[in-house]
Amino acid sequence: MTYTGRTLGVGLMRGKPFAFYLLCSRSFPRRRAIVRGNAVYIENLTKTDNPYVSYPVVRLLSEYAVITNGLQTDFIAQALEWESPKKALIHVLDALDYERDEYSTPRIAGIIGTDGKGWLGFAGKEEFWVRELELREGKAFVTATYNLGFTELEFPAFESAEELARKALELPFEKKVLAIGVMSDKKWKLALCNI
Ligand SMILES: NC(=O)c1ncn([C@@H]2O[C@H](COP(=O)(O)O)[C@@H](O)[C@H]2O)c1NC=O
Repeated sequence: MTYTGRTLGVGLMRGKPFAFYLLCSRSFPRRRAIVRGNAVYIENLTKTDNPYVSYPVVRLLSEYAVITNGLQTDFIAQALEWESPKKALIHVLDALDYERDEYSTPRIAGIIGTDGKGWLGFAGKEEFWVRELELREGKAFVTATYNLGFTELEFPAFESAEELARKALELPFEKKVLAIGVMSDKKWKLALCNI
C-alpha cells in the first residue's frame, strides 16, 4: 500500500456529483472532523506548533462544494463569490503556495458543482496545476499530498453520503484516520466516517 497523506477525489455516481476527503496521517493520527453549519473543520487533538493540522476542510455553497487540505478552503469559497472555480483555484493556490513544513507538503483542493462539473488543483514545490474535469459515471479523479499525482479511479457504488465516506475509508492507502463524503442530491449531503 502507498502512503498518500491527504487524499482528495471528485467524481460522479448515478449522475450525482460527489467528493471525498480521506485524511491519512503518519505524524498526527489523533484528529477529528467537526461539522459546523455549512462547513467541516479538522481538529488536531495532540499538542503541536504545526500550523497545518487543524483547518477548515469543507465549505458548502449554494452551487459549489469546496474541499481542501488547509486554510485555502475558506479563501477559495470567498473567491467563488466573484470568479470561476478554475480561476479561484489558480489564484488562491498560487497565492498560498505549498506548505513551509519539513516535507514541503502540497496544498490540494477540489470543487464540485451542483451541475455535475468538477475541478482539482495542486500547489507543490515543483509542480502546480489546476484541472477542469469532465466527471465520468462511476469514476473519481483523485490527487493527494504525496505519491499519487493525478489519477482516475473506478469508485465503488454508493447510495448515500454515509456510504460514500465508508467506501473512501476502504480505499487501499496507508495510515487512514477519517473520511468525509459530500454529494449533491437535490441539496448537499455530507457524512463523516472515522477509522
Ligand atoms: N492537512 C492535513 O491534515 C495535514 N496533516 C499533516 N500535514 C502536514 O504534513 C506534514 C507531514 O504529515 P504526515 O507525516 O502526517 O503526512 C505535517 O508535518 C504537516 O506539516 C498536513 N498538511 C497538509 O496536508
